[in-house]
Amino acid sequence: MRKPFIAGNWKMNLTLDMAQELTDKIAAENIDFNRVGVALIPSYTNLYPVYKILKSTGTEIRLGSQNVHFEKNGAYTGEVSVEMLKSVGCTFALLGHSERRNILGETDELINKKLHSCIDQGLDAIVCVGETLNEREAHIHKEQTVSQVGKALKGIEKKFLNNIIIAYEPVWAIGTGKTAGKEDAEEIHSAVRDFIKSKYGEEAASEIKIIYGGSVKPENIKELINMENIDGALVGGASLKFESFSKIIQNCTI
Ligand SMILES: O=C[C@H](O)COP(=O)(O)O
Repeated sequence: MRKPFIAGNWKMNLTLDMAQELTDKIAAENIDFNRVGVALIPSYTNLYPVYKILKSTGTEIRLGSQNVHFEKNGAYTGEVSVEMLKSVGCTFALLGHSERRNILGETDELINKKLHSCIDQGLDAIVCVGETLNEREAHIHKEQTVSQVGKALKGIEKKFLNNIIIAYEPVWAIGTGKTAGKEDAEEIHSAVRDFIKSKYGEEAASEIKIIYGGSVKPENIKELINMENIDGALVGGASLKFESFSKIIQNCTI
């Protein structure tokens, strides 16, 4: 049985005050962490202040970054390393978000390098994959998504799979109010799990978490999470408001 996991990706939103206020409220929530895992993914500037609040309250809410550089250190102006992220309390990094793939030109090869860097240096990762509208309309959404998973995981050994979560995010459903229907999402999650099974075996496939992202709200989390292969959500817009994010966590029941 895979415990559901809800991660709030704040993207390029929230100033320091706003991030602290939202974290205070979420950290004060009475969340049953035996039932659901929760994580916050603030901007780089808000990581350490958010970490301090999480640490002072003793909550089990995890902290992740929205990106990372693949090199350990050096002349990479504007970039942040795995070691830096760990030093401000991050336990994972988000890799290959569609906004980074499509707006900033991140390639599958780059995402694979970042994943290796995270694994080598002891940082977990959420690897994002998903098709564009054109790919869905061309009926290659399944192949495209599975291919992204394969390229991201190239060279990753089976023993590290429990440090990785896959997030399926159909690009056309992000921030648009459109959600992939639960059956549409399940079709892709199931295909990704089959791929993991073919590459790493049955046990790895049954253990890896595959979460869904794309206009997740308090109203649709329950039907999504009740699908066999959907293990949680990567929430964007609805994670910026305490009321909607806490309701998503509450409604995340199987
Ligand atoms: O990282 C989160 C996803 O991009 C989904 O964003 P959204 O919930 O605003 O559609």
